[in-house]
Amino acid sequence: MTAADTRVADQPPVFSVRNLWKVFGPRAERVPATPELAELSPEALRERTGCTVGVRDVSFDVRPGEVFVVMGLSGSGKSTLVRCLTRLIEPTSGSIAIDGEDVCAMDRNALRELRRRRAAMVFQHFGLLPHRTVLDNVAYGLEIQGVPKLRRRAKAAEMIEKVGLSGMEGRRPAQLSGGQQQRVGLARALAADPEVLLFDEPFSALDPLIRRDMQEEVVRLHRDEGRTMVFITHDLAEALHIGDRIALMRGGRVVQCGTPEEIVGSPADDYVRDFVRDVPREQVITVRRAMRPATLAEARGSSGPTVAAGTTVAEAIDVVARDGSPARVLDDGRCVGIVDFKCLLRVVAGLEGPGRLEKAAA
Ligand SMILES: Nc1ncnc2c1ncn2[C@@H]1O[C@H](COP(=O)(O)OP(=O)(O)OP(=O)(O)O)[C@@H](O)[C@H]1O
Repeated sequence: MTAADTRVADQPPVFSVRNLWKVFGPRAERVPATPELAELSPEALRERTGCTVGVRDVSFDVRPGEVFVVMGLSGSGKSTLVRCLTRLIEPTSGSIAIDGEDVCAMDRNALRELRRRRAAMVFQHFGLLPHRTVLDNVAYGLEIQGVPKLRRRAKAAEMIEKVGLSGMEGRRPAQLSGGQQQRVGLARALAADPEVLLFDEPFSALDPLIRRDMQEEVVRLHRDEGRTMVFITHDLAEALHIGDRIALMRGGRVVQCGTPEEIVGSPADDYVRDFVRDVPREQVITVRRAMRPATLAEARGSSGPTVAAGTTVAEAIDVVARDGSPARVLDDGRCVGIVDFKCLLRVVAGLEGPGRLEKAAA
């Protein structure tokens, strides 16, 4: 963890979720309350009670300024979980807080305020109003908040510029590509200036090139504004690309929650290991994990290349290969280790980390 990571981790969470359950079906609340039922397999539970578990005993925090990705295969519970955060779906049990405030205790007005101003959702189907222009679509959220016309139009124009749609203010949604429509949806959500943006698979209907473009847009917005984002996807590459941390779901549970590097480098179980098997490790693992301790002479030396501790192994390979000598790994200007050909190649071969080499040799 870098000093900056520690600072973020120390701040109070934006969302704090504890032991959250969502069970669909008759008398759903008895399922989490009855250990015997809670432990049944999905099939047995359905047979005995007619209930389906969408989210099963999930706990996590979303920290200020991070992109928190909820990832998993179809049916794993992603949408249910994220909809519970603002009670678009009513949780069955457990607790949810936003900035320390109990979401489950909010009345209708507070919930409306929560969804409009504090945690705005960007859906895959962006729900644009077909007869309105781009400008009016973006301004719509502000209109229902009662913001005066001139002010909301100025704000909308600013957001349109931010998402790269300048010049298209007067078009109608039908005159835009899918990617451009998604940008309008994004600008509309941003116009309300919410503390958190919740994205429900926003790019899954887009073709791969436009999808990549939109991912870059999210990364850029996040970098420029530091806005907290919760992002649902079933696409591992997308999760690894944009996520600061990823919660990987299976059967309603979070099976692992961690940075892309933790998920790829230290999978919690065989399911996660299988899930990340084809990921190009060198693009995710950083030199902090790959490095070996520096000798005294190396730590004191000042010759040869250097890389920052957050550099990926792929980038470090480039540096070390060009220079031909090991690189010193620097954190806050201090040498914390060395990466040479051997330790970099061990990552590519999937052998880094304690015991991996021995296991492979066995
Ligand atoms: N209204 C509902 N009634 C009954 N079961 C539901 C309901 N909504 C979702 N489920 C079930 O809850 C589980 C989780 O569904 P959810 O839609 O959250 O998954 P997901 O990971 O978002 O899937 P996808 O990627 O396909 O959207 C599934 O088994 C689903 O069938």
